Amino acid sequence: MSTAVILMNLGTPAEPSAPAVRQFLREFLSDPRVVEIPRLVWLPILHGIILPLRPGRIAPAYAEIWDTGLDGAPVEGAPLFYYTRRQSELLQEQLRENRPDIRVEFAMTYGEPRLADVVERLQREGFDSFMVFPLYPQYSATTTGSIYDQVAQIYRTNRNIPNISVVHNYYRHPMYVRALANSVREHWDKHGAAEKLLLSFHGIPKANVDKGDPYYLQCRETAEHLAAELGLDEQQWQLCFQSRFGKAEWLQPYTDKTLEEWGIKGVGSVDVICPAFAADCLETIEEIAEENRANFVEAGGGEYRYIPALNLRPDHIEALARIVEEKLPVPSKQSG
Ligand SMILES: C=CC1=C(C)c2cc3[nH]c(cc4nc(cc5[nH]c(cc1n2)c(C)c5CCC(=O)O)C(CCC(=O)O)=C4C)c(C)c3C=C
Ligand SMILES: [Fe+2]
Ligand SMILES: [Fe+2]
Repeated sequence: MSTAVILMNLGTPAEPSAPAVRQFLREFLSDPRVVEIPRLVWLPILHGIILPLRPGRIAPAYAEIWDTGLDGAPVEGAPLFYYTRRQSELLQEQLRENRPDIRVEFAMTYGEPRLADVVERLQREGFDSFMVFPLYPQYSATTTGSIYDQVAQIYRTNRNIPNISVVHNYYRHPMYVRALANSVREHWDKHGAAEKLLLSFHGIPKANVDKGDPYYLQCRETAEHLAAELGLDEQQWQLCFQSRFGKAEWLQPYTDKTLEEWGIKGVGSVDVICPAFAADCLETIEEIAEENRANFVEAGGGEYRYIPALNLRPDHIEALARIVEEKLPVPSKQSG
């Protein structure tokens, strides 16, 4: 049996131009897992308002992070794509000692490389067992759920159905939480600890959680484990949700409102971390490290510091390797 691990993340435009952003948003926002509004209502909004207008507004933001990443970090192309590719290469190296039998590849939910194409290519090479590893520590139907749909689609269309497992979540894996804690402590060693630590997770509509999406509970548990590991008391940290999209209520408290309130109250310093993002991307570099800094500082807040995503940290790659090793038993010598 030949096994491959396929790391997955959301995807990102192929280039920082309005047409490429439009193509990406069309595919992403057409997915009924992402936007649950009835198609008859949603598709006219998507095609009549969002796709004509949003790409022109968002493409310059992508241009800002292209080839540069956080604080001018050298990345190639889109940060999300670069980090996911490098994570797969580093995970392959990390597994070399204990699991040299495993091949590591990567795919994107929207755009390329597509999961179905990667699986087909590897099947042609003789792989018959796959572990799809969404780099979403907290499960949500809007993210991980779409990946399950793609796996189901592979089952539906394949005659020689391969053995595929999916990592459902890793929101309280001790090595993931420890890597987050290490990154905060290293940040504190360099800059000193701020008055408050804001744990900002990507939001989803509140209605999704009311209907049973476990994302909120998993975010809260990650946050509580991290705060405990750091020895913080309740006054020192806050869970909140970013990237609200559209008019409906999303999970609260909102990151931008919280920072504005803290600025008005005159909070002297804040550290911000985004534990739901395995890689820095538009949502962290532009929205958190830039836009929300302005929300806080312009409202009267003091120092604002963003703690980078786990990206290529060795303790992050070690955590991913451990999750793979725990979920994929070593094949016995007898079985062919
Ligand atoms: C419209 C609804 C959206 C939901 C629900 C949503 C959930 C969600 N997203 C991530 C992680 C990422 N989101 C990214 C970009 C992005 N997200 C939305 C909308 C929703 N996300 C949009 C419209 C965009 C595109 C950018 C924009 O137009 O604002 C990205 C990629 C960023 C990049 O660098 O390209 C990530 C990663 C999570 C974890 C999540 C729910 C848990
Ligand atoms: Fe998103
Ligand atoms: Fe955003």
